[in-house]
Amino acid sequence: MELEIDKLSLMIEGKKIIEKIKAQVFKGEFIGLIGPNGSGKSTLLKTIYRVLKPQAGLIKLDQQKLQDLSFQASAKKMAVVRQLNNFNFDFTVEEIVMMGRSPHKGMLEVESEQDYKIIYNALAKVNLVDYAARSFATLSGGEKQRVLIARALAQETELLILDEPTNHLDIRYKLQILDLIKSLKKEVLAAIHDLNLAVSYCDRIYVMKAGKIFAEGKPKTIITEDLLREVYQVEAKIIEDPETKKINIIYRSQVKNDN
Ligand SMILES: Nc1ncnc2c1ncn2[C@@H]1O[C@H](COP(=O)(O)OP(=O)(O)OP(=O)(O)O)[C@@H](O)[C@H]1O
Repeated sequence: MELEIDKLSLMIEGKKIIEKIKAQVFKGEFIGLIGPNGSGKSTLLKTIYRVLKPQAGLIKLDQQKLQDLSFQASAKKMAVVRQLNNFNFDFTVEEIVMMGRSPHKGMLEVESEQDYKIIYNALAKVNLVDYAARSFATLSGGEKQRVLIARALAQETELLILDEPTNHLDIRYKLQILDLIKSLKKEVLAAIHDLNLAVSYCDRIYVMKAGKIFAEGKPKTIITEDLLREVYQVEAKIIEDPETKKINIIYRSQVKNDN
Protein backbone atom coordinates (compact mmCIF):
# COMPACT_ATOMS: atom_id res chain seq x y z
CA MET A 1 0.00 0.00 0.00
CA GLU A 2 1.23 3.46 -0.83
CA LEU A 3 -0.21 6.70 0.47
CA GLU A 4 0.37 9.87 -1.48
CA ILE A 5 -0.63 13.33 -0.33
CA ASP A 6 -0.23 16.25 -2.67
CA LYS A 7 -0.82 19.98 -2.14
CA LEU A 8 -3.36 19.25 0.57
CA SER A 9 -4.89 22.35 2.15
CA LEU A 10 -7.66 22.85 4.65
CA MET A 11 -9.15 26.01 6.09
CA ILE A 12 -11.52 26.24 9.02
CA GLU A 13 -13.51 29.44 9.40
CA GLY A 14 -11.16 31.28 7.08
CA LYS A 15 -8.03 30.14 8.94
CA LYS A 16 -5.46 28.03 7.11
CA ILE A 17 -4.95 24.96 9.29
CA ILE A 18 -2.87 22.90 6.88
CA GLU A 19 -1.34 24.27 3.73
CA LYS A 20 -0.01 22.60 0.59
CA ILE A 21 1.04 19.43 2.36
CA LYS A 22 3.04 17.01 0.27
CA ALA A 23 3.92 13.67 1.84
CA GLN A 24 4.21 10.01 0.98
CA VAL A 25 4.24 6.69 2.72
CA PHE A 26 5.94 4.10 0.56
CA LYS A 27 5.63 0.33 0.81
CA GLY A 28 6.69 -0.97 4.23
CA GLU A 29 7.54 2.45 5.69
CA PHE A 30 6.89 3.56 9.27
CA ILE A 31 6.52 7.33 8.94
CA GLY A 32 6.42 9.76 11.82
CA LEU A 33 4.65 13.08 11.94
CA ILE A 34 6.06 15.43 14.54
CA GLY A 35 5.64 19.09 15.37
CA PRO A 36 4.59 21.33 18.23
CA ASN A 37 1.08 21.57 19.64
CA GLY A 38 -1.28 23.10 17.14
CA SER A 39 1.02 22.59 14.15
CA GLY A 40 -1.66 20.64 12.27
CA LYS A 41 -0.73 16.97 12.76
CA SER A 42 -4.19 15.78 13.85
CA THR A 43 -5.88 17.88 11.19
CA LEU A 44 -3.71 16.33 8.50
CA LEU A 45 -4.46 12.84 9.79
CA LYS A 46 -8.20 13.59 10.06
CA THR A 47 -8.17 14.73 6.45
CA ILE A 48 -6.51 11.45 5.47
CA TYR A 49 -8.97 9.34 7.41
CA ARG A 50 -11.86 11.32 5.97
CA VAL A 51 -13.28 13.09 9.00
CA LEU A 52 -12.36 16.43 7.43
CA LYS A 53 -12.69 17.38 3.79
CA PRO A 54 -9.80 19.30 2.25
CA GLN A 55 -10.48 22.39 0.12
CA ALA A 56 -7.60 21.59 -2.17
CA GLY A 57 -5.18 18.81 -2.96
CA LEU A 58 -5.20 15.08 -3.41
CA ILE A 59 -4.91 11.96 -1.31
CA LYS A 60 -4.24 8.69 -3.09
CA LEU A 61 -4.13 5.14 -1.80
CA ASP A 62 -2.25 2.91 -4.23
CA GLN A 63 -2.81 5.42 -7.06
CA GLN A 64 -6.55 5.57 -6.39
CA LYS A 65 -8.03 8.91 -5.38
CA LEU A 66 -9.47 8.61 -1.91
CA GLN A 67 -12.60 10.54 -2.88
CA ASP A 68 -13.38 7.88 -5.50
CA LEU A 69 -13.45 5.13 -2.88
CA SER A 70 -16.49 4.33 -0.74
CA PHE A 71 -15.98 4.67 3.02
CA GLN A 72 -16.18 0.89 3.29
CA ALA A 73 -13.53 0.44 0.62
CA SER A 74 -11.14 2.90 2.27
CA ALA A 75 -11.77 1.28 5.68
CA LYS A 76 -10.53 -1.99 4.23
CA LYS A 77 -7.32 -0.25 3.28
CA MET A 78 -6.61 1.96 6.30
CA ALA A 79 -7.32 1.64 10.00
CA VAL A 80 -7.13 4.51 12.44
CA VAL A 81 -6.22 4.83 16.10
CA ARG A 82 -7.25 8.30 17.21
CA GLN A 83 -6.45 10.24 20.33
CA LEU A 84 -8.58 9.11 23.24
CA ASN A 85 -11.21 11.73 23.82
CA ASN A 86 -14.76 11.01 24.81
CA PHE A 87 -14.82 7.46 23.63
CA ASN A 88 -16.72 6.01 26.59
CA PHE A 89 -19.58 4.11 25.03
CA ASP A 90 -21.03 1.25 26.98
CA PHE A 91 -19.60 -1.58 24.91
CA THR A 92 -17.54 -4.54 25.98
CA VAL A 93 -13.93 -4.83 24.89
CA GLU A 94 -14.92 -7.71 22.59
CA GLU A 95 -17.64 -5.58 20.96
CA ILE A 96 -15.26 -2.68 20.38
CA VAL A 97 -12.62 -4.88 18.76
CA MET A 98 -15.31 -6.61 16.67
CA MET A 99 -16.13 -3.16 15.19
CA GLY A 100 -12.83 -3.51 13.37
CA ARG A 101 -14.38 -6.30 11.33
CA SER A 102 -17.35 -4.23 10.08
CA PRO A 103 -15.75 -2.98 6.80
CA HIS A 104 -15.36 -6.63 5.83
CA LYS A 105 -19.00 -7.54 6.38
CA GLY A 106 -22.36 -6.95 4.80
CA MET A 107 -25.06 -5.01 6.68
CA LEU A 108 -26.79 -8.00 8.24
CA GLU A 109 -23.93 -10.44 8.20
CA VAL A 110 -23.25 -12.03 11.58
CA GLU A 111 -19.80 -12.53 13.04
CA SER A 112 -18.13 -15.71 11.86
CA GLU A 113 -15.79 -18.03 13.68
CA GLN A 114 -13.01 -16.48 11.59
CA ASP A 115 -13.95 -12.98 12.86
CA TYR A 116 -13.69 -14.20 16.46
CA LYS A 117 -10.35 -15.80 15.69
CA ILE A 118 -9.08 -12.51 14.26
CA ILE A 119 -10.29 -10.37 17.16
CA TYR A 120 -8.91 -12.71 19.82
CA ASN A 121 -5.63 -12.80 17.97
CA ALA A 122 -5.59 -8.97 18.03
CA LEU A 123 -6.48 -8.91 21.75
CA ALA A 124 -3.65 -11.36 22.45
CA LYS A 125 -1.20 -9.04 20.71
CA VAL A 126 -2.04 -6.22 23.13
CA ASN A 127 -2.25 -8.53 26.17
CA LEU A 128 -5.97 -8.03 26.75
CA VAL A 129 -7.62 -11.40 26.11
CA ASP A 130 -8.70 -11.58 29.75
CA TYR A 131 -10.44 -8.22 29.38
CA ALA A 132 -12.76 -9.29 26.53
CA ALA A 133 -15.96 -9.20 28.61
CA ARG A 134 -15.08 -5.99 30.49
CA SER A 135 -16.98 -2.78 29.84
CA PHE A 136 -14.76 -0.46 27.79
CA ALA A 137 -15.82 2.54 29.90
CA THR A 138 -14.30 1.01 33.05
CA LEU A 139 -10.80 0.58 31.62
CA SER A 140 -7.81 2.76 32.36
CA GLY A 141 -6.57 5.17 29.67
CA GLY A 142 -3.75 2.84 28.68
CA GLU A 143 -6.01 -0.22 28.53
CA LYS A 144 -8.49 1.71 26.36
CA GLN A 145 -5.73 2.70 24.03
CA ARG A 146 -4.60 -0.92 23.67
CA VAL A 147 -8.19 -1.97 22.90
CA LEU A 148 -8.36 0.62 20.12
CA ILE A 149 -5.06 -0.66 18.75
CA ALA A 150 -6.50 -4.20 18.79
CA ARG A 151 -9.56 -2.91 16.90
CA ALA A 152 -7.29 -1.39 14.25
CA LEU A 153 -5.36 -4.67 13.97
CA ALA A 154 -8.63 -6.61 13.63
CA GLN A 155 -9.49 -4.41 10.66
CA GLU A 156 -6.63 -6.17 8.82
CA THR A 157 -5.63 -3.19 6.69
CA GLU A 158 -2.27 -2.59 5.10
CA LEU A 159 -2.09 1.04 6.25
CA LEU A 160 -2.31 2.20 9.86
CA ILE A 161 -2.96 5.85 10.70
CA LEU A 162 -2.08 6.55 14.31
CA ASP A 163 -2.67 9.81 16.17
CA GLU A 164 -0.53 9.66 19.30
CA PRO A 165 -0.96 5.91 19.68
CA THR A 166 1.06 5.63 22.86
CA ASN A 167 0.39 8.80 24.82
CA HIS A 168 -1.59 7.05 27.56
CA LEU A 169 0.72 4.07 27.84
CA ASP A 170 3.39 3.48 30.43
CA ILE A 171 6.91 3.02 29.12
CA ARG A 172 6.68 -0.80 28.92
CA TYR A 173 3.56 -0.64 26.77
CA LYS A 174 4.85 2.31 24.73
CA LEU A 175 7.78 0.13 23.66
CA GLN A 176 5.74 -3.04 23.38
CA ILE A 177 3.04 -1.47 21.20
CA LEU A 178 5.52 0.33 18.94
CA ASP A 179 7.58 -2.90 18.66
CA LEU A 180 4.38 -4.73 17.75
CA ILE A 181 3.34 -2.17 15.15
CA LYS A 182 6.84 -2.14 13.69
CA SER A 183 6.91 -5.95 13.52
CA LEU A 184 3.69 -6.03 11.47
CA LYS A 185 5.61 -4.51 8.54
CA LYS A 186 2.54 -2.55 7.53
CA GLU A 187 2.66 0.99 6.24
CA VAL A 188 2.28 3.36 9.17
CA LEU A 189 1.72 7.10 9.43
CA ALA A 190 1.89 8.11 13.08
CA ALA A 191 1.78 11.45 14.88
CA ILE A 192 4.17 11.02 17.77
CA HIS A 193 4.97 13.63 20.43
CA ASP A 194 7.82 11.75 22.06
CA LEU A 195 10.71 12.59 19.78
CA ASN A 196 12.99 9.88 21.15
CA LEU A 197 10.36 7.28 20.30
CA ALA A 198 9.84 8.88 16.89
CA VAL A 199 13.54 8.76 16.03
CA SER A 200 13.92 5.21 17.22
CA TYR A 201 10.94 3.71 15.33
CA CYS A 202 10.43 5.82 12.21
CA ASP A 203 12.06 5.20 8.85
CA ARG A 204 11.37 8.82 7.89
CA ILE A 205 9.90 11.79 9.69
CA TYR A 206 7.85 14.78 8.52
CA VAL A 207 8.19 17.81 10.75
CA MET A 208 5.19 20.14 10.80
CA LYS A 209 5.26 23.77 11.80
CA ALA A 210 2.32 26.20 11.56
CA GLY A 211 0.33 23.97 9.20
CA LYS A 212 3.15 23.26 6.76
CA ILE A 213 5.77 20.57 6.29
CA PHE A 214 8.87 22.26 7.64
CA ALA A 215 11.31 19.40 7.01
CA GLU A 216 11.40 15.76 5.97
CA GLY A 217 13.99 13.01 6.13
CA LYS A 218 15.59 10.14 8.00
CA PRO A 219 15.62 10.70 11.77
CA LYS A 220 19.39 10.91 11.98
CA THR A 221 19.72 13.57 9.34
CA ILE A 222 16.66 15.60 10.15
CA ILE A 223 16.57 15.79 13.94
CA THR A 224 19.24 18.29 14.80
CA GLU A 225 19.80 20.63 17.71
CA ASP A 226 19.09 23.56 15.37
CA LEU A 227 15.80 22.04 14.22
CA LEU A 228 14.65 21.46 17.80
CA ARG A 229 15.49 25.07 18.62
CA GLU A 230 13.73 26.42 15.56
CA VAL A 231 10.61 24.26 15.67
CA TYR A 232 10.12 23.65 19.39
CA GLN A 233 12.16 26.49 20.93
CA VAL A 234 14.03 24.05 23.15
CA GLU A 235 17.69 23.50 23.82
CA ALA A 236 18.81 19.92 23.52
CA LYS A 237 21.88 17.80 22.97
CA ILE A 238 21.78 14.98 20.48
CA ILE A 239 23.95 11.95 21.16
CA GLU A 240 24.34 8.61 19.45
CA ASP A 241 23.57 5.40 21.32
CA PRO A 242 26.85 3.46 20.99
CA GLU A 243 24.97 0.15 20.82
CA THR A 244 22.07 0.84 18.43
CA LYS A 245 23.73 3.78 16.65
CA LYS A 246 20.38 5.54 16.92
CA ILE A 247 20.23 9.12 18.08
CA ASN A 248 18.92 10.17 21.44
CA ILE A 249 17.76 13.62 22.45
CA ILE A 250 18.70 14.98 25.84
CA TYR A 251 16.68 18.06 26.66
CA ARG A 252 18.25 20.92 28.54
CA SER A 253 16.05 22.37 31.22
CA GLN A 254 15.82 26.17 31.26
CA VAL A 255 15.91 26.03 35.06
CA LYS A 256 19.10 25.28 37.01
CA ASN A 257 18.68 22.13 39.09
CA ASP A 258 21.46 20.17 40.79
CA ASN A 259 19.49 16.91 41.17
N1 LIG B 1 -12.59 22.86 14.29
C1 LIG B 1 -11.64 23.77 14.46
N2 LIG B 1 -11.95 25.09 14.52
C2 LIG B 1 -10.97 26.03 14.67
N3 LIG B 1 -9.67 25.75 14.77
C3 LIG B 1 -9.31 24.46 14.71
C4 LIG B 1 -10.26 23.40 14.55
N4 LIG B 1 -9.59 22.23 14.51
C5 LIG B 1 -8.28 22.54 14.67
N5 LIG B 1 -8.12 23.87 14.79
C6 LIG B 1 -6.83 24.58 14.98
O1 LIG B 1 -5.92 24.11 14.01
C7 LIG B 1 -4.61 24.07 14.55
C8 LIG B 1 -4.02 22.68 14.35
O2 LIG B 1 -4.65 21.77 15.22
P1 LIG B 1 -4.25 20.24 15.28
O3 LIG B 1 -5.13 19.59 16.30
O4 LIG B 1 -4.25 19.69 13.91
O5 LIG B 1 -2.75 20.33 15.80
P2 LIG B 1 -1.77 19.20 16.35
O6 LIG B 1 -0.47 19.43 15.69
O7 LIG B 1 -2.40 17.86 16.19
O8 LIG B 1 -1.69 19.61 17.88
P3 LIG B 1 -1.44 18.74 19.21
O9 LIG B 1 0.02 18.37 19.18
O10 LIG B 1 -1.71 19.77 20.28
O11 LIG B 1 -2.37 17.58 19.23
C9 LIG B 1 -4.73 24.50 16.00
O12 LIG B 1 -4.39 25.85 16.10
C10 LIG B 1 -6.20 24.27 16.32
O13 LIG B 1 -6.65 25.17 17.31
